[in-house]
Amino acid sequence: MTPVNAHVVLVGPMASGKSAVGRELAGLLGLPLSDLDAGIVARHGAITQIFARHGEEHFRALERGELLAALAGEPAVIATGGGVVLDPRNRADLAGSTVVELQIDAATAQRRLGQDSSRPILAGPDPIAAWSAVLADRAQHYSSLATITVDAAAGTAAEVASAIAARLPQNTVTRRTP
Ligand SMILES: Nc1ncnc2c1ncn2[C@@H]1O[C@H](COP(=O)(O)OP(=O)(O)OP(=O)(O)O)[C@@H](O)[C@H]1O
Ligand SMILES: O=C(O)C1=C[C@@H](O)[C@@H](O)[C@H](O)C1
Ligand SMILES: [Mg+2]
Repeated sequence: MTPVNAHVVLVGPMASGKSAVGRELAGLLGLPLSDLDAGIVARHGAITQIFARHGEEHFRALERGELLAALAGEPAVIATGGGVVLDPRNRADLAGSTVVELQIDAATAQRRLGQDSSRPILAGPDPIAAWSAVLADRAQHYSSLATITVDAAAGTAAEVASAIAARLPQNTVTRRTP
């Protein structure tokens, strides 16, 4: 029997559109969206507060818990947080899923991040320099996990989602024909 690709997992740097494109893609495929950051916020409160009160290590543990729960659940589009690839256990658990890397350039990130202060990893005087440094650290992980890579700076979130849907393996679980 052909193996089934249970989940479509979106990875990439902050502001690459994992949440926004994830929503569109889930709608296109008729699958639920599991947004790991949103799950953490719903259960544990704002990300800035989690970092401030308990530190990044605690946040990463919550993030791992959300990822494991999503992977164990029904087929879904999973919008990860940008740092999910830091934990080697997460990387091992993601291997085997359809993993879509969303790529954007720094100018696009700067435009999208605007005055948004909800990402503690970018706190400080120069958020876009921080964004670039963080991406440089993680880029290798995104690309080695990815089974599909898309330019997520070109087009609307809906257009990026359509471009992904067109490239999904034929055995991807969907409730609608993409
Ligand atoms: N293709 C797109 N075109 C225009 N705006 C976009 C696009 N994709 C995302 N955005 C906007 O950019 C901002 C960041 O997107 P989003 O929150 O989806 O990124 P993310 O990858 O989930 O970031 P994080 O890693 O912090 O969760 C949002 O305001 C979103 O609406
Ligand atoms: O790239 C990161 O490390 C992060 C990205 C966001 O999605 C959140 O998960 C959080 O702000 C940390
Ligand atoms: Mg997001």
